[in-house]
Amino acid sequence: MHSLHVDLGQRSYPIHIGTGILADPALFAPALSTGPVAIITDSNVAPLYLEALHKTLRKLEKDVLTITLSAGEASKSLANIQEITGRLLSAGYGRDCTLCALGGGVVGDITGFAAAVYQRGVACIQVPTTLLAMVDSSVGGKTGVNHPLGKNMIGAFYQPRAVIADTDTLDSLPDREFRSGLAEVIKYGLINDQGFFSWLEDHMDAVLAREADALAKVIQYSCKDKADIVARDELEGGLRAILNLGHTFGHAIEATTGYGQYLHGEAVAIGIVMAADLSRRLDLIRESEQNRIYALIKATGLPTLAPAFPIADYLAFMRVDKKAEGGRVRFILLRGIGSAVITGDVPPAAIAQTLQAFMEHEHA
Ligand SMILES: NC(=O)c1ccc[n+]([C@@H]2O[C@H](COP(=O)([O-])OP(=O)(O)OC[C@H]3O[C@@H](n4cnc5c(N)ncnc54)[C@H](O)[C@@H]3O)[C@@H](O)[C@H]2O)c1
Ligand SMILES: O=C(O)C(=O)C[C@@H](O)[C@H](O)[C@H](O)COP(=O)(O)O
Ligand SMILES: [Zn+2]
Repeated sequence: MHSLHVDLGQRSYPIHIGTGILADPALFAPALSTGPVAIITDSNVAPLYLEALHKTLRKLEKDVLTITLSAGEASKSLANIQEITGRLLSAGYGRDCTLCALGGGVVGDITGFAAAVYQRGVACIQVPTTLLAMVDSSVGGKTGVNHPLGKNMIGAFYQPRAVIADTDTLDSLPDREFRSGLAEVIKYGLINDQGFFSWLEDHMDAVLAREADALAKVIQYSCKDKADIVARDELEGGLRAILNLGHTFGHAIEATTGYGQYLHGEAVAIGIVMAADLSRRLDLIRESEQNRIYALIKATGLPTLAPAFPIADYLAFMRVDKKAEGGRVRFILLRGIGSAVITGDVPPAAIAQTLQAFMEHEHA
């Protein structure tokens, strides 16, 4: 097992990464509150791993309530916050309870937000079961739900008390969902870890083959990169925005297509390719660097073209992106592989050209 530390003073917490650790009560005990536990999961994960987690919590003599959501992005909704909090209240759960997210980023985000708002805040433990959740969503405390008018528009910064990533759970993760997590992995290489990007270029076959050593390195490197950034800028006052590379475009793609047609990582992959193109159009990076970025995204099998929608539809969602300032859309762009910058100085014509260049043929 490999453990990392997210250094947030009194709210610091561990990230445990390893095989079979779902069965280790010693990892859960320090993060649990004194009261009962509510496991929040989804319909794909429950039959696979719920009993294992129940068994571990029973060893700690915990009463456990289970809330199972429908799998998929559409479940990241305010209606489900109502459902979750209603179930907790009906069960008589108080401030001494702990919410345990067992699943991917959808379960992790909605559980974290439920923990943030239920009785003004209860403990939360993240138990990620997708690659994307292990390398990104379970760490850093961004929680929330989607709104029809924008992605992640309702939420809170609320840190878990522990992240327990049992890599055995990836054995059942379908290939499409596995690849989706690789967009966020490549993101770390691009924003501040050139050496990791080069390593990914040389080892992508081993990663796609889910070779244990390669997978361990990917998860550990990603979590360390994210933990370092979050420790320096928890509430996204500046630095942390670089973790949003590809997301101004990516979130617009998710919202325009109605949440769920594209997995988050698929939309982010397209967004990264677009951000690289925009960076080159603005002479921030060389064409050779753009080509390396495009080639690595392609090597994962992730999509590189946005679905055919009117450009105005995408722009409407980009305008409400949470990074926008003074009415200007802001992007995370690249100054090179391993270096990112946030900027609102992007000519609208360049944005439109990039959207046209990386869109399926209609509406281009
Ligand atoms: N809070 C953050 O910092 C952050 C970071 C990145 C992404 N996100 C959010 O995370 C979400 C995407 O997360 P995701 O990609 O994990 O999607 P997801 O949670 O929808 O999981 C993908 C699919 O895999 C299934 N699944 C999960 N674990 C499985 C397993 N071990 N075996 C078999 N099937 C399994 C799920 O049921 C689902 O059908 C988006 O809503 C995105 O906005 C949040
Ligand atoms: O943790 C962060 O900060 C990120 O930006 C990580 C992203 O991968 C993630 O998708 C996050 O939810 C996007 O944040 P948002 O503020 O744009 O909703
Ligand atoms: Zn993301």
